[in-house]
Amino acid sequence: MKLKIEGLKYDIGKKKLLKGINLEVKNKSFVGLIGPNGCGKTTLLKNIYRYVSPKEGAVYIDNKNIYGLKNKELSKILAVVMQENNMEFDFTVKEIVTMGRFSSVGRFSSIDNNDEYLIENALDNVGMKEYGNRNFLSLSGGEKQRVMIAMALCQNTDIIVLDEPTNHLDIKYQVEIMHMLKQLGKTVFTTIHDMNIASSYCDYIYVMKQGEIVRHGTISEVFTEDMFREIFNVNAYIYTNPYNKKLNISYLQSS
Ligand SMILES: Nc1ncnc2c1ncn2[C@@H]1O[C@H](COP(=O)(O)OP(=O)(O)OP(=O)(O)O)[C@@H](O)[C@H]1O
Repeated sequence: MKLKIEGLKYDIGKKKLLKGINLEVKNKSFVGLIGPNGCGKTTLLKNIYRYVSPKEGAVYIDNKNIYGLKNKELSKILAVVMQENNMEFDFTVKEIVTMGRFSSVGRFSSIDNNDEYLIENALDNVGMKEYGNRNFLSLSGGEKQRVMIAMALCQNTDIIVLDEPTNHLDIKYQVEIMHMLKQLGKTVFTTIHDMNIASSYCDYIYVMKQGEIVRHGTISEVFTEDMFREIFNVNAYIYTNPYNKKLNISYLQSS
């Protein structure tokens, strides 16, 4: 399934946070959204998962405007991993991941073997299989993040939208989780701050600045020293990693 955003505008009071965003995430592609702090990345994702509604414009999934879909219809095709998980409730890890199945089984239905399989598989995919009975509140930041990713995986949707999925993760899990997400072969749209992670996994990149998409293209088209200077105000040294042939970026003190 493909995700398409057309002319999306969003204001808070007089502040224009999104100034007419157009972008497309093609079926089964892995697309990154980068940009400086406060440029509007999370706000854009909030419009995609309907936490807020745009002032103008629309979000389409396979040409269907998502604002016309019922919650249940949307949760069968789009899963979300938010940046902050302020889950205060006292649930076990397995109970939280099981919530990902509510979209298809209904809140009060019993879960069947297929649901059980998806739950176990999702926990396994994020390295949390042994944590099923642990209380969510007792987990570390990175463990909580992995559980939230498992909950989204468990929804078994075609599209996953993530806000900084590697936030809180140590380097082993940064690599493992990104690799796993890539291997799923789903349509993925994710914000990323780590440019080397973006370079390793993204098929396509959108660059946002002050509520606008200012550049987009493949990694080699977008990741230039000029872009890092203009958008992030840093001097970057970019080279090709001889092992995986991906671009690597080092940062130098800005002049
Ligand atoms: N409820 C709100 N009221 C006023 N301003 C807000 C509100 N929510 C967000 N903003 C502002 O909107 C701007 C965009 O915020 P957003 O969280 O989308 O940025 P971001 O690109 O995701 O940033 P980061 O990289 O730091 O996560 C910021 O300046 C933020 O302070």
